[in-house]
Amino acid sequence: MSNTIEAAWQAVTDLAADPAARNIRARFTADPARASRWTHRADGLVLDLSRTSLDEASLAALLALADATGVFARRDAMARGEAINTTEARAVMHMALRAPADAGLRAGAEDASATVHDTLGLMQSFVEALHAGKITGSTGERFTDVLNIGIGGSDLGPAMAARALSGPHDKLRAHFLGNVDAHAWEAIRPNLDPARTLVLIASKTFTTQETMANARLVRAWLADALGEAALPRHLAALSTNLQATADFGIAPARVFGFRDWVGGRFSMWSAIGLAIALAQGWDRFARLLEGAHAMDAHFLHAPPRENLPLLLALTETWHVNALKLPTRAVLPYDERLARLPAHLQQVEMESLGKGVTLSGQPVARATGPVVFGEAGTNAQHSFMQLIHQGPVPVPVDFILVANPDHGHADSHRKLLANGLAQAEALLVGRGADAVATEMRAAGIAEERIAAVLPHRVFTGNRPSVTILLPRLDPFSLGALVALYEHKVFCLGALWGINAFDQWGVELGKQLAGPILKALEGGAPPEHPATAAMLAEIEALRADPA
Ligand SMILES: O=P(O)(O)OC[C@H]1O[C@H](O)[C@H](O)[C@@H](O)[C@@H]1O
Repeated sequence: MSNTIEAAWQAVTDLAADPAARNIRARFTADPARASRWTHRADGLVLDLSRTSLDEASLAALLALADATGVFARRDAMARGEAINTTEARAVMHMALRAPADAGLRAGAEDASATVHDTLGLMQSFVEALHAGKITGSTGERFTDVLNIGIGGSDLGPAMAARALSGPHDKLRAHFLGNVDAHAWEAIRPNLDPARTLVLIASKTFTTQETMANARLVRAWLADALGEAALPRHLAALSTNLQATADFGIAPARVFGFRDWVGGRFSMWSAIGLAIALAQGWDRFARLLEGAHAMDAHFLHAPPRENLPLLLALTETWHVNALKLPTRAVLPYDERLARLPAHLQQVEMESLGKGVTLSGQPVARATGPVVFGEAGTNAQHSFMQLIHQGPVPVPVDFILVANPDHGHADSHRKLLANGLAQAEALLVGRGADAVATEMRAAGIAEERIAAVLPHRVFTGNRPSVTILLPRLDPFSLGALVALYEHKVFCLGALWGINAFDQWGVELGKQLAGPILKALEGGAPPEHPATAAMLAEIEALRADPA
């Protein structure tokens, strides 16, 4: 790593040595206009960074770090279609998926914009013909349900978005089958009528074990109910692997493709998003893409100090590397965003969970934090205890939505009040004096107060950022997800790692092969721990006879 970069890191971490770097309350005392000064806007989204300990000095040091590590130069290389995913020798062009047809974006030698819009055209025709009843099931009945079979990036993004945008306007019911655990299929199956179900097999590689196993299960279910001849009317594939989709028996006209320059976790905007378009209608899917494109334009053109993805990434760097906080919670105060934490877990942890730099050297500092989350207010009644009083602060992303899509104004006020209160409680805390006064006022004996007081104190000064959406509509959701995608890009550049490969998922897949053979009656597994547990499993398995 160059001396300039090391010096920039040193400048950031030096600032964190000052106890003031942990005193968020003092930042508000020092600057009465802090709330507005640290609030930024783009594409209808509001990003409030005021409840972190960032100040002018730390922001300046972080911006210098972004400069030294060439974050924007790498961003521009990505936009030019260079093969910045070096370990897989691939371009990273998810921005092309939501750019207009005349954007002229290239992935190496390929006209990426043309490829994308060819597929979008096919998807739109398919979706509109299906909604118009021109494409039906084999019995002539209209489709009422779409089942997306896929896992990881071929499941989480579409499932998250379909749930987030679901409402009375839905054109089809969308179901998502990911886990190879057939309990998942058995839970979905009773809700489906094969004659009215369209099945999408979503897999970038079309080799993923779980997806192919589920695809065979569901194909057999369709064939049993409707006959083999009905299958072409009920199946479609979303994949980069046209040979494998043909081998599976999917007609070429029912294959919606994309390219290897779309990473799985960034693919909900591609053919992988077909379930969203089928459930929501084409116009709403197009608005989702527009929202993401608007955030792309902001990311590409806004100056560093106003660039939301960069600011969010620098905040994370401050928390992870300067303040040494190894986790982060994502709390959407909107039940419809309940699957957002799961989607972000893949986008962030699969991208940033790396131990070596681009040049293959061990990283010098922490990379991606552990991300977890849950919809508020539910989260408040489970893990928030640790976030309020555990010894290691957990930075929180609060995601609030100003306008609900229901008529229950009182419920929405309560939801917002809780989200705002959590952020305030983390910041202001409650000191011993205030707790004692409150307990005395409640008539509690001094002896009892002394015993319980330490347990009731909140240190405060716990960081959070708040992202506010005007409404959870397709445009805002697109912008929100793209904001996180670009934050991840910036962090990859800051840390000098490849955020676009995922070699870490391979070993377990490989080892599952021989273990599966052992479960099928072959030679026992080589490793004694696996062999011993397999023996325990075998002993507990009921004899089917
Ligand atoms: O879309 P597929 O090729 O079936 O891949 C599905 C998922 O599995 C892999 O193991 C990767 O970890 C994910 O990045 C990917 O999204």
